[in-house]
Amino acid sequence: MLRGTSLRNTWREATTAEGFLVTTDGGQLNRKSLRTPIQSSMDVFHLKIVITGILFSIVIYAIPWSDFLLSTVPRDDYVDLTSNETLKQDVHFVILGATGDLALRYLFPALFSIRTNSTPTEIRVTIYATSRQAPDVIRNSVELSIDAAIGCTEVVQRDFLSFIKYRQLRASEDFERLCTSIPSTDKLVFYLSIPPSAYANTVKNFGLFCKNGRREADIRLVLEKPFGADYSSARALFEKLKQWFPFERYYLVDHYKAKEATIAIPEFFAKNSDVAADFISSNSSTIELVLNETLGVTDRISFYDETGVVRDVVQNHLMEILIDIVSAITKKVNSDLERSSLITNVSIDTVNFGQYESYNQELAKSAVREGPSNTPTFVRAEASLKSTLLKDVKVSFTAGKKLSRKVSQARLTFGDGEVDKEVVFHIGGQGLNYPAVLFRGFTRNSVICPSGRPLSERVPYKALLSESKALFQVCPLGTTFRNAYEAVIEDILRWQSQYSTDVGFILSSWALWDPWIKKLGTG
Ligand SMILES: O=P(O)(O)OC[C@H]1O[C@@H](O)[C@H](O)[C@@H](O)[C@@H]1O
Repeated sequence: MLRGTSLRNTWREATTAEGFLVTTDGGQLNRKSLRTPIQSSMDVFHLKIVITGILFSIVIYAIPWSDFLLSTVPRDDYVDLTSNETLKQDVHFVILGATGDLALRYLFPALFSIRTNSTPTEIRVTIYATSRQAPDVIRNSVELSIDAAIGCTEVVQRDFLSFIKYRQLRASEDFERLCTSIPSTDKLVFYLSIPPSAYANTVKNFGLFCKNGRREADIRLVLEKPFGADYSSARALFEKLKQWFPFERYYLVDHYKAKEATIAIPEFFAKNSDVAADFISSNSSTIELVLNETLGVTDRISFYDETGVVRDVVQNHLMEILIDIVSAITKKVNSDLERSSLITNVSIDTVNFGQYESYNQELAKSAVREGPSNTPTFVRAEASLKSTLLKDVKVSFTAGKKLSRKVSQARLTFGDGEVDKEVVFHIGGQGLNYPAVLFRGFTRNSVICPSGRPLSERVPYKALLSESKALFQVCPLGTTFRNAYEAVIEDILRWQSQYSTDVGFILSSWALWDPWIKKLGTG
């Protein structure tokens, strides 16, 4: 457990009394791996920051050195690398549900990594960890999770933890107290890491107590999927949310949009229009989407039992990837098509559900509900994509918990009958321990990698639904998988919306999956 006073160093004093700073640096963050032995690099890190500060002080603002190094940066004196007016503000990042699985497993480690690995410039962030529980309980959970999730020295962890403010948010007065304590000229992010059933009421409290005297454009509300439980509940939810804030204020997270291999999809097909053209003209094209996991759902069984595999990962993550692929492949043919309208070209033909063996025993132990549940933890669906832009494409969705291998991938197969071609977006999991685009069946060097990355040697790889291993050429997209929430949070802090999905997409996707979810009568 970590206790003690915060780390004192020149950087802290030079930058902020209570927040941490995040670079926007033209969108490029300067990062190291999360597990770098950070303490040994801290001196270099601080030195870099001090040098950056000194250079900017001299060149841009001519702030005296002593001022820059010893005092808090005055609000008008941010080092602005982007000349973007909207970034010159403090951001207060309020996490609701700070003791929940998402916050502890993903959000705090992501914030820690951003704090530790980026060069501070102009966005100053204050983190609030809030929940319905007492501040001490929240602090305890956050400290334990940081301890477990992050492999670095106590001193670095302590430094990060000292940036977090703990608040209980239960009654309306708590919301009012929090919002009135935050300067009305600062930006506010509310990250609702809470069950979707609590969204409407929580947003109402923000609407009532946090808008006063504040520009609405300085508020963002971040919500996580699943948005509703089906088409009509999603519509009803959006109607309620709209009563308090316009849709532009909502950031609808789908963290699979921020995975390295998902991000690479549009660029890959833009750079390799011959590959897209081959796919379009092929008589036997398939797209297989897989999100298989080895973990069960014991820790979040009350959420999962109401949700099930389709609402959890298919209606959102796998659908986003499918539509990204189709839209990237057909971009040349028709660049104006809305993503949501592409969903109307998909029809689902058959669906098989399954449940892992020990699921009902786990449910019984958790006392979430009585009697056996038929919530599916596994799905395999066959679908087809019929569009005037493409020849018919067979699509399959496979996803499940407690399976033998963890892998997230999108695999395309196509060809003219003689040479089979294959492109795999390796999004996460086993088989390759870094994100990549893999392909075979193309002449050497005819394919260009995204982001100017070099093509690596051929590697043996077995795509999940293929029969055997084959040799693939590889475009590596990094050396390890990053926590996608880092990219999501950076996007939010820069007031951008790259990884936010949209209402039209969500509703069209619900409309597609609704009949199948209803057939089973449960999640
Ligand atoms: O592949 P990742 O990034 O670990 O994400 C998978 C997770 O994605 C989440 O959206 C689902 O709710 C989880 O059930 C799932 O485990």
